[in-house]
Amino acid sequence: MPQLPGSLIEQLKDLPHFNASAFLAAHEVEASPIVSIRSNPFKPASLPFQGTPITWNAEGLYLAHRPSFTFDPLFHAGCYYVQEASSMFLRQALETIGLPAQPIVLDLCAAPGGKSTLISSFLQQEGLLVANEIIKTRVNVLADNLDKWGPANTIVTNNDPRDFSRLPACFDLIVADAPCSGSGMFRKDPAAINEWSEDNVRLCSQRQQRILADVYPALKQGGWLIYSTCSYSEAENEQVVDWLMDTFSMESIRLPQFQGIVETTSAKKGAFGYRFYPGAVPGEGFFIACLRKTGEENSRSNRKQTDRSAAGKPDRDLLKPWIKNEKLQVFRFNDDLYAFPEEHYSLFQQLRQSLYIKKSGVKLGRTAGRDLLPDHQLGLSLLAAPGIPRFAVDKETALEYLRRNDISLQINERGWGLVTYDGYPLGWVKALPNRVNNYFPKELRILRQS
Ligand SMILES: C[S@@+](CC[C@H](N)C(=O)[O-])C[C@H]1O[C@@H](n2cnc3c(N)ncnc32)[C@H](O)[C@@H]1O
Repeated sequence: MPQLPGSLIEQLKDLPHFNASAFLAAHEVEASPIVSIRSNPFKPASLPFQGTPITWNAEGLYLAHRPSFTFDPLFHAGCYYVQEASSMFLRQALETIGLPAQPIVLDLCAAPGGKSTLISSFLQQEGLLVANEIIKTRVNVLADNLDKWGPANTIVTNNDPRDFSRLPACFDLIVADAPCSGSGMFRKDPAAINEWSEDNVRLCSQRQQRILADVYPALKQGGWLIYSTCSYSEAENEQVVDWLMDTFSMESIRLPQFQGIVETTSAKKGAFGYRFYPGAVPGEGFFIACLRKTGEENSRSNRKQTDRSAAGKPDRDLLKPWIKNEKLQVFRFNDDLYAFPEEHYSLFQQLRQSLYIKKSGVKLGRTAGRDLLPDHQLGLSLLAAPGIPRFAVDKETALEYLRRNDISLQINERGWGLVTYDGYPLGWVKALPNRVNNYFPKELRILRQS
């Protein structure tokens, strides 16, 4: 492990409750890193791990060692997400603030989807989650992770934070897990130590302020902003919170306290922040603060959109055997059919005017005449109809399926069905008289043999 930057340690030594020797000891050896997962409440499988509960998130579990997630079919079914334990504290902020019914939530810096899947679990299929990622090459992994998670009340967008200023007073909650200098990840990624510099901390702090200023108008009056980083630097944490409270009308929200997590108050405004130091908590470095907007923002009039894409009766009839009868708006885009929660469909149409949308609800499939070619998203969603044939397979067959190899199934049915492992769908197959076609997406297949 390279030596930690001296100037960073000097700055930390002045902060209250920073235990330098425990912190340095935690960084001294390349100890086997802490591995933690968060289970998916929508797919409550019995997971093949022994673990210890994470105190601040009931869905989180520390694992005794790192298993091979790639070769666990339940990982591919979306039954859990591998997430760093400190980040799971976001759950405490969500529980504290008391969102209104049917909340509209933006996760602004969302890829690869750790916070988004956590928020999705918290929402329990109510409200709407917009998960945004600015970097195009990172959007697919975000969308894939949310497809696996299952709920339909999700949109994935690929926009710059400034694009959200076109949506004044739109969101009840904005989560900004900002890009940062990354000191909190030194233990997991020692190479980052040599890349750290005070100049970069300064640049990150300026970028964080720019991101927050850009997105601020999109927050409703009375709405909440949760700001987090994986940096230890005050310039990226408490000082950004001070800047927010200096620049905008916001108040600080206090969160529950847990052993080892350091509650700080910012120098200027006395705003609460929560610091996670390795050596003090079983997790990596993390900072989180929660604020509430007290200033006013005029929302744009709710312009009624003329909907030219809502699916007609023939499409709805076609879909009957495929989707559960829930409150869904089905719409068509070219040859593809999608399902979206009815309650938020008009907001979705507004968002569509302003944002580049990568995933909208659940893609059901492509129509070909009077047939549907079902999409992988439908297979992994919570919408797939119970009447769809399900083919339960053992672990070995599941892995062959996930490699996109040919599999054989002892079945009499013909046509489309879902391959399941421990009751959870992995994807589609089409059973023909003498073979089974594997429709697992090529780009998601397991490439390794062991
Ligand atoms: C800390 S990571 C997010 C991790 C994610 N929230 C999670 O829990 O899985 C920060 C994200 O911000 C994105 N990002 C980088 N520059 C940005 C910018 N100028 N504005 C908004 N997001 C940016 C990065 O691509 C990255 O995905």
